[in-house]
Amino acid sequence: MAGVTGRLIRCWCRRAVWGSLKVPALHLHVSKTAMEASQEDFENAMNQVKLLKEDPGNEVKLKLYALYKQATEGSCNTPRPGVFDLINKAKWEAWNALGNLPKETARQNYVDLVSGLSSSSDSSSQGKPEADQKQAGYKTVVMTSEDSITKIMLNRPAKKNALTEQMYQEIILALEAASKDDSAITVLTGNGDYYSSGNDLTNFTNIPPDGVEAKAKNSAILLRDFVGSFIDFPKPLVAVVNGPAVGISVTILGLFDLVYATDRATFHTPFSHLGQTPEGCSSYTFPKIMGPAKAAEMLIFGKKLTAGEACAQGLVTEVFPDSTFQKEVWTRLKAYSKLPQNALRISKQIIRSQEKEKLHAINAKESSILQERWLSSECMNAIMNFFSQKAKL
Ligand SMILES: CCCCC/C=C/C(=O)SCCNC(=O)CCNC(=O)[C@H](O)C(C)(C)COP(=O)(O)OP(=O)(O)OC[C@H]1O[C@@H](n2cnc3c(N)ncnc32)[C@H](O)[C@@H]1OP(=O)(O)O
Repeated sequence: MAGVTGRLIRCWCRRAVWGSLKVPALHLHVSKTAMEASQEDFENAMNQVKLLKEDPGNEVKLKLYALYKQATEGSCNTPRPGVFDLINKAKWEAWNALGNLPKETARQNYVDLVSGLSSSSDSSSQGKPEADQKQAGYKTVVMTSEDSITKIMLNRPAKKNALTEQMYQEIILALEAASKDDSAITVLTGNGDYYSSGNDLTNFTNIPPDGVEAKAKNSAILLRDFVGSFIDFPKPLVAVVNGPAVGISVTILGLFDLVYATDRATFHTPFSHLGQTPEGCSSYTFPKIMGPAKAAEMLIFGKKLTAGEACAQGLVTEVFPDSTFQKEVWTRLKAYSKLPQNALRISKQIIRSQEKEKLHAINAKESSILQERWLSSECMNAIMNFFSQKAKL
């Protein structure tokens, strides 16, 4: 029974979830008489959508859908789809949220939204070969070196530093480069008010032609490689947690040597809420760090910890007042970076070597369990819910 249900769910996911959230312009047509002055712009915008080089993600597609419907049909007056009709419910909610927005305004907003998407799509693919882009630098992180400290800063502040696939790849590359440079210490931090909101949930909405199973498999490989690069990192690794942290950005903290946090930071692993399971070796490191009961409260039940609580439980090394956080932390790190480099590195490696193989085995197991979880209806529904809630705003 479970097997049949699983197959039905997978089939439903492939056809209903990923298949039907197409950008409206791709499968709807506008009646010429419905448009007035900006008819031409509107039609051009619909054509531009077809030419986008990057999938804009379900959230944007829902916005486009809603604006299209409002522009062409006016306010939503169709019945709300049933509770299990997730896709049509999300679309209906996005449209309904536009209320009495005039058709002309909706048309203009559609044109503006597409114009923004087109320019960011153009600027993100300026025709350079991939190898050149890597050499030219990183797009989602900023890597700098000063005072024998290499800093890797997550740089998507508008999206709370949610981790895209490109970002995972760039962090892997940045860690590899940092492991070979002449710095003593490597720091991971975030730009803006968040440290990181964890995995970018749109990662699961861009399904390649080979289907959802292939997507889950590739994501599990990416996850294993990403976590593996933290397990193997040979120098002292410090997290400067400048704000709230969610999901994988919390779990990998168990693999850092120091975790300094602002008192504004929170630590949240809502895996069960998302139909997912722990990763980042946290199924092993968290019980070891904070004891099984506290680890269960975080990893199974999704309890969010304050910085003070995370420090009391051993996940965070020290908490600083937000007003002096950067100054105090960097002063401390600069002093540490003057210590003899080889001693720092060898000490780190002795500690890690005690359980490196075990950590790799745990990482592989967690990644393979998640590969299955990502195909579950629990997980799909949770991700759809996140985006349909957003579409209501
Ligand atoms: C392939 C390897 C997979 C590894 C497995 C990893 C698992 C995890 O990490 S599980 C954790 C996943 N993360 C989440 O569930 C967090 C989702 N985000 C939120 O709950 C909220 O956005 C928030 C609490 C982090 C912040 O809320 P708020 O202050 O209200 O800000 P907004 O929600 O308006 O966010 C601004 C902007 O950023 C987008 N965004 C934020 N986080 C994510 C995310 N994780 N994925 C995708 N998008 C995210 C949000 O949608 C807003 O976008 P716009 O509406 O376009 O401005």
